[in-house]
Amino acid sequence: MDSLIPRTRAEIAPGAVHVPDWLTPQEQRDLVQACREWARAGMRSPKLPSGGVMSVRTVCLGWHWTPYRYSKTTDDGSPVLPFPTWLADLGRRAVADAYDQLNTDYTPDTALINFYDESAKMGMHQDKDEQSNAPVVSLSLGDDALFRFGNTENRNKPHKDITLSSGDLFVFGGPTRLAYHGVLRTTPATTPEIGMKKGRLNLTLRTSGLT
Ligand SMILES: O=C(O)CCC(=O)C(=O)O
Ligand SMILES: [Fe+2]
Repeated sequence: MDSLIPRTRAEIAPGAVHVPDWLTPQEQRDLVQACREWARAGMRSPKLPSGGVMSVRTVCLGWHWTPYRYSKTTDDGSPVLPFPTWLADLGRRAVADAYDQLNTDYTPDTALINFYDESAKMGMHQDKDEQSNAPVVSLSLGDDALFRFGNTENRNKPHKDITLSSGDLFVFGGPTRLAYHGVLRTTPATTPEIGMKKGRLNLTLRTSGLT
């Protein structure tokens, strides 16, 4: 995204770090291609216990997430797709870079791949179905998203709104691991040339803490 505001690494809140343009264009293309393969397993809009349906379409790796629990099988009973070693390696590098560490023992074992069409968004929520307080790694591909990062108490202010563009990394852990966050909207026609025509993909890597 072209912006007058410099897009540099920023600690949005303690433990929450935004690293713009973390993925190279080639890494973004490779990830889009990987998402295409995973999507062949079927992307579904998760159903909420309230009866509502989420507007994103999702496929999971490692552990299948459906509001609000993880399981080893998908909603139709088929086994969840494996979580590849290379993705864990990418997650480890992400955490090390975001937190300026030489290395880390971060070992994510589940990923949610969310596709946003131009009308999709995600309400304010906590990622709290994991039995581990290891950080969440978020990678964005495609259209820009207006991402809201709030506080750990409730959905209200204080919160910060940032634009997550294609290639951006966002990591949240430590004191803000359970902060409320959501996606207010995406901006159509902002995707760079990375092998997807429209929409936004977001990958969140997590450590389930489950066995
Ligand atoms: O799409 C995003 O940037 C956030 C996704 C998210 O919060 C989630 O999948 O839990
Ligand atoms: Fe989330």
